[in-house]
Amino acid sequence: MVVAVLSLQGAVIEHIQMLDKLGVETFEIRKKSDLDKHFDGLIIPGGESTVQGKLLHELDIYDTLKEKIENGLPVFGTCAGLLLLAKSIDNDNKTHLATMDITAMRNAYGRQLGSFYTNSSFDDKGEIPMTFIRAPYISSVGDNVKVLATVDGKIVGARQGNQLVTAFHPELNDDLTVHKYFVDIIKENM
Ligand SMILES: NC(=O)CC[C@H](N)C(=O)O
Repeated sequence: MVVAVLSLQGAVIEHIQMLDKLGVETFEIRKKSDLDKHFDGLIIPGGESTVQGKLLHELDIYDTLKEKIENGLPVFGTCAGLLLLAKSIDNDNKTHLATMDITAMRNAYGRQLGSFYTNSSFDDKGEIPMTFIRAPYISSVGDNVKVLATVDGKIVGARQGNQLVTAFHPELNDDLTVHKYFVDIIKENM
């Protein structure tokens, strides 16, 4: 199994380290020709969604990536990655890959403006640590989206078929639950 990490901007290395711990081979997508390599799954990291979205177009990788995801490539978006996948964003008139049937609210989670940390349950896997950094939350989901995690009544984790998103950053804690969950999605698809 090979997992690519979109490496245009943001928290890339932490995801690679998590996948290393799970014994999964990785490489970084930095330019169009990297998309020619074989990969079974893709991680879109946290960072700034507007910057990443712009770079997808500037580097001419937007169309290929969108097509791969629409054709079933397993993808895991954290934070800005969630915003890149969202079909709609309440407080931004720009969307990006727009492949997942969720509406997101940017820079909006809870009362905290900056970062915060909490524990909450993730699907049927028990409580896990969750680190939020200027995070979005999911304000609504389509019928075929499964809610995996909520914090203070807001949706912070969800899955729609091959697409997994978290508003928090599982790569910033030692807990491997969410990355394992993603690897299981890839296995289902292989
Ligand atoms: N940690 C993050 O990825 C923050 C997301 C960022 N606030 C955005 O709107 O893109």
